[in-house]
Amino acid sequence: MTQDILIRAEQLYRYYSGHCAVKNVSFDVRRGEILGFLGPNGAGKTTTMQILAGSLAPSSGQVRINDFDLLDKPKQAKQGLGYLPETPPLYRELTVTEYLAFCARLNRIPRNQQAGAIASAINRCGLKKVSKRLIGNLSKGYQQRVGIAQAIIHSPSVIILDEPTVGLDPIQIREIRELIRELAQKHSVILSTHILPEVQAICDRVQIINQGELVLTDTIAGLSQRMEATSILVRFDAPPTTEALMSIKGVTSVEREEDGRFRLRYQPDKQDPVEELVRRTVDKGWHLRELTPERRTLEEIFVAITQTETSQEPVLL
Ligand SMILES: Nc1ncnc2c1ncn2[C@@H]1O[C@H](COP(=O)(O)OP(=O)(O)OP(=O)(O)O)[C@@H](O)[C@H]1O
Repeated sequence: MTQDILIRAEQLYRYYSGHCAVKNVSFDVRRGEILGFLGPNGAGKTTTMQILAGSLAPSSGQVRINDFDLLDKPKQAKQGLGYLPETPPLYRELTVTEYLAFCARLNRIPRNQQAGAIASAINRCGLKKVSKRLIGNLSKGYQQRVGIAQAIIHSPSVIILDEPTVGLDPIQIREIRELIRELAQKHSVILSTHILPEVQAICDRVQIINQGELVLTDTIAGLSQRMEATSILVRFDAPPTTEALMSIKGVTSVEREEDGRFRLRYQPDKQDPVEELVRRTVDKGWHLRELTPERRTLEEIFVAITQTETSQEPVLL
């Protein structure tokens, strides 16, 4: 395992009384990256995160953190990892400082370094002005910050954040995303979420999980490429027949819209039909009025991938 790979998950499976929640999941987390773990509810994100964090044993498969096997060397492996579960493990009756002091002891931070670690976590998570308040009285956004503070208190190389913005208002969401970006300067981050724009806004790389299987791994740039146009909308003054449009090389389907426009679909990596369409328009006198490429949204890609029947092979669009 090279130094740049901080987590390596290999062929993870997890069964819940016969139901396979995680199927053959393998991936790496590299130094300095924010990896988005994206999937609909029930896809297996939390189960995978719990396995990585060592709080749930896989039915089979292996996790190495900083080159320590999570099963053989759990203490050393877990030292490299901070975990914010979907429901943060907060004690509402403790103040922020008291709670973080407890977490520092739990993470076996040497006694003479505990005060420094607590102060640093408080600072980095923007908790200074609420450090003496009871956690139960804080807003959901601040409680989430406390949850993140406990995940970074021992300076792990990787932080796992499971749905960190669920239940927050839009301003809190922006603040937590900003905090995650700041944290990523020092730690690698795995961000588990079902929110596509969140991945686009924060992550470098994305993995999509559906029904327990990874169905796509790509960079955010690669994902943007997948969003390139796969259809165009065209309007003519003297419209041709649908059949005439279908006969253009590269066109895979033609739909007539109610407003008289046509939607021509094509495969992005195959023949681009636009040049021939324009040539024919001129030759046949169709009088082209409008030609608009339609970009696929991330949502459409997500739906296309996750609605595909689960197959043995990763589905690449
Ligand atoms: N303790 C459990 N016992 C039985 N089935 C479980 C258990 N935990 C999860 N499952 C099932 O395993 C599958 C994956 O669940 P998981 O919580 O990992 O998904 P998820 O992607 O995190 O979804 P969500 O965002 O809704 O939590 C689901 O079908 C879920 O019902």
